[in-house]
Amino acid sequence: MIRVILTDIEGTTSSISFVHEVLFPYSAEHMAEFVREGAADSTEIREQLDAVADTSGVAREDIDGLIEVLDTWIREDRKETPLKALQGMLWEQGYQQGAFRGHIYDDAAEYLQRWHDRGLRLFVYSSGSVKAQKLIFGFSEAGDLTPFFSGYFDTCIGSKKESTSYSNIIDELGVEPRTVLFLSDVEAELKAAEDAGMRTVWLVREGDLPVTKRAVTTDFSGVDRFLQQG
Ligand SMILES: CSCCC(=O)C(=O)COP(=O)(O)O
Ligand SMILES: [Mg+2]
Repeated sequence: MIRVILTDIEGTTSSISFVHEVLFPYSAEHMAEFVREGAADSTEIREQLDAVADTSGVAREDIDGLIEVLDTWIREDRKETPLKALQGMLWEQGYQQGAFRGHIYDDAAEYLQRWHDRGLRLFVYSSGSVKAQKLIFGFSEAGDLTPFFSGYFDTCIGSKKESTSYSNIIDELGVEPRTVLFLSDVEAELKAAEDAGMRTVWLVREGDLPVTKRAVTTDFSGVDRFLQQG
């Protein structure tokens, strides 16, 4: 029986276009200024810049070089942990200033509430940092959805395409793998979760449903039917 739902964000609870056409451009536009100001007077930002330097091979004091690396990583949609941490800090400004609100599909908002009220425990696993996850749900178009969640995981626990990451999550939660249902739009992530023993449902938000042996659906009402079937 499923007791825990672990959900991806981009392409699952929220549209890919919101992330790629609102969040990523905002971070691309403001990253250079944010980094230049923060490099001198914020330990939090300095730590992430040092991690960018260590990953890329660019010298720690070469701020222009580090900004270039970050710009490239944003363009290439790289899931590098320090980029994701810096984006989360930057998006906080955007949400707080009302530049945007987090996109959540109506069905996702509705069923997150229903599942929470039914006693299921809800967790997030996204490449976006934990801060970014709390922001998209906290400042969502449907209001503050954070009370529904029991916890958040990001790439600090490992890559979403590695089964060890899902095993680490299972260990942290202290549950049986088969009691966890992972939701994602990316088949490689579903495969990794299944290799760790989790059950999965594939969300295909746009276009035709693929021919597959996996449980697949267009929205969270389909996930709910899967839950009811046990
Ligand atoms: C937390 S909203 C921003 C999402 C993000 O930065 C990202 O890279 C999307 O990753 P996901 O694992 O949610 O597909
Ligand atoms: Mg996704």
